[in-house]
Amino acid sequence: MTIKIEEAVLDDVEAMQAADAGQMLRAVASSGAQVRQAAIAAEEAGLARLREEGQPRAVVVAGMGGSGISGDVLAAVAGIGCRVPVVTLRDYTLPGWVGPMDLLIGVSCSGSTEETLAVVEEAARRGTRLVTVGAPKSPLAGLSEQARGIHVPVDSGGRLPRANIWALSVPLLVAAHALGLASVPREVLDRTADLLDDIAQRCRPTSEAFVNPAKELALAVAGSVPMLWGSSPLAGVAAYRFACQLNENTKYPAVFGTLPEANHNQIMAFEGALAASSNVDEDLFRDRVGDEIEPRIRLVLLRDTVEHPQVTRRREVSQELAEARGIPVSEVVAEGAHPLERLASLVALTDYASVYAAFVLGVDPSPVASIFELKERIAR
Ligand SMILES: O=P(O)(O)OC[C@H]1O[C@@H](O)[C@@H](O)[C@@H](O)[C@@H]1O
Repeated sequence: MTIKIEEAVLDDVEAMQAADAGQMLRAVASSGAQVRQAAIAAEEAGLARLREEGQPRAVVVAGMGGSGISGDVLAAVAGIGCRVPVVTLRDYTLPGWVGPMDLLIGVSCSGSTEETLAVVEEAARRGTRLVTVGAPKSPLAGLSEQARGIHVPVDSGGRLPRANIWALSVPLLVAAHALGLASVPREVLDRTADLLDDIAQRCRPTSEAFVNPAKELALAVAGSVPMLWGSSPLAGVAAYRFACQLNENTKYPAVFGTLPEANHNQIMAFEGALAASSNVDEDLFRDRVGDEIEPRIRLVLLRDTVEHPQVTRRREVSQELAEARGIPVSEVVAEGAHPLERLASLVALTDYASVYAAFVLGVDPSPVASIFELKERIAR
């Protein structure tokens, strides 16, 4: 199998704009503005009120796809030191242990995703404390109102759910700050918004591939089998996000993992059939599988600046092992000091890379026809 790579499109801004019918580039550029607007929306919705009832026993974030990732963002920013478990639920069913002592945050950009609505309904029946984040006047907003929850309305600005990651995640961070579960004061949100703007400037379409880290990563990933590894739990969230963005924006498969766990399983792919210099007998492989063995693995390391010392060694040795087996390695290093800045910096660059990779492979990043077809067919 050979994949057609249209490298030149990245040097031609007009061609990119033509390929970007759904304006995904404009949507990813809005990240900084999303943080600022969501900080205001969260404040206006009265999330500070959460403080009155004290800390919950656990926080459960219910959401799917580009909305569900907000739960992972919250867990990453609250960090390993958080005294309360933060769980992301991507399903129809609320676990049996969730009850009135817990806080359920239902997140849905459209406010009408069936899995999320089912969980919010069940939580309301159990008397769980409720916050919802999503479209105003939506079924989700209605459920929240009935159950006397706090609804944070999200102005999607016409953007798709996955292009609203900060509009959807920031209200959760504001809630966690109010509850004393994470430290995300306004200064941190402002600093993060500035960093996102700065990265958008560096990754902008008019900045050419040789100085544009997102275009460089897109060219590296397109045509390979990307294995995306985060070097901390926080960077693991960015690896998962990058994989999802490659799936939805680039219509492309990706493998994601987090160190140290990926060293206990995924690393074995370095010596398999999709590695450049594998132990596999290529004649035998061709006999059985057919054509030439392409594409090949590329390892993408998403590096956090705060790593367990043993994970630093694991990352370095993983890179050496990969390169010794002819597997190319790309690296993205987190920026900023606060966990939110570090995570946002990784997400911003890789979001751009997924969009550029779509152009390189000749696809429009916005439409997700198969997702819609599936939803339609199960609704009948
Ligand atoms: O964010 P809501 O509207 O709940 O949608 C949840 C998810 O639905 C999926 O089918 C996709 O469209 C995702 O991009 C989206 O994030």
